[in-house]
Amino acid sequence: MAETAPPLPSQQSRSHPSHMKTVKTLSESPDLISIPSTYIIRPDPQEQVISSELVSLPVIDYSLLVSGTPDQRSNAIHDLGKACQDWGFFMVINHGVPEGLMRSIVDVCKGFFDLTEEEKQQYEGKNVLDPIRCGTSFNAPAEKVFFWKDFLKILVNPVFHSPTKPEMFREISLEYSKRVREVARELLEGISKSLGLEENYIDKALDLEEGLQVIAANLYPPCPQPELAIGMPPHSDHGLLTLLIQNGIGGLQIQHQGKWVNVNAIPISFLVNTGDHLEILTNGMYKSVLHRAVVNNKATRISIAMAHGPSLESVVSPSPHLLQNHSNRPAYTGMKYKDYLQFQQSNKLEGKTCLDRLRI
Ligand SMILES: O=C(O)CCC(=O)C(=O)O
Ligand SMILES: [Fe+2]
Repeated sequence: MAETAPPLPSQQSRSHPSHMKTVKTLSESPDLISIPSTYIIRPDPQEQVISSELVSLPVIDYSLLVSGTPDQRSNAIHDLGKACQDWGFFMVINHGVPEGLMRSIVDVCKGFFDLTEEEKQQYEGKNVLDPIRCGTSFNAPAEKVFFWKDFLKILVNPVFHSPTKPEMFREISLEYSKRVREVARELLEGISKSLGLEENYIDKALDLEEGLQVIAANLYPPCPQPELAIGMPPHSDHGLLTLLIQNGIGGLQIQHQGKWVNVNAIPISFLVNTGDHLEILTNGMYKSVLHRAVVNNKATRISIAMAHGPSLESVVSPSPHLLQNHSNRPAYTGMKYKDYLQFQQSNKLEGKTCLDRLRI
């Protein structure tokens, strides 16, 4: 990973203090007993949410995948393929990323959100490909209803970026990014094999050495009316795999067979979901999973989602090898990853509407 000099503060944003209030600031106002109407969603009264104790979420033992006996490895690859096909979601245990590093990345991201509004203002970017960007909701100008979250997004590969504050952010995020990227690439090797392809097929086809890796830190402050607000609405992620951790507070739900399932995370595991570009590449065999984040009225939740995608210049279309092996026609048109990102981020975050535009 190449490193860059820290970005210079933007003079322009400093002279424009009229930015939108963060949810953190809003939730800290002592007289907040109900949420502003701009945050109210209309929940579906028919909707069922299933506790994850009632279903068994797939678990992948990473140590068996990378250093098990040949039998253990092939079982792990089989389980990985099944998790991608049936769920688009799995938890990864025994991944080797130190627990202390996972705690540290959560701590420094919290430290970033705790900076003063003035300190954060220089990073109030607008474009999805701005190297460092913080803000509130998702894409506030395109939204009628705002989401109960603040965010920080940083591009960390192929070029590494970091804010200059808080202290140690750069060192910790650099180390965390490298370690998680290694895990993601190994998982993608297993996924390639589960599809009957060479293990480095996805790595080569989508140029993962130059692959886009983004840290998305989400802050969900306590919400006085959690049932009326949403931290993040139902959506699928762009890219291939997202590896998420949280500060011990739950809130992630995934959709499975038309119902929402609460994810009760195994401590120190990665919560992994498949993205739109894996769906395109596999011609729909491994579909990206719909997920959302709900909020609570007790504690601040922090989640750190690390998204891994193709290189920005890769044009992603259904793999010719898979089409041939399964005698299928392509079900999606190809699109450059960079263009897909611009397209998704300039629209409202809503289900899989972006991917739907590529279906043939
Ligand atoms: O906070 C969560 O659990 C979900 C976050 C998420 O889906 C995202 O950042 O794309
Ligand atoms: Fe997501």
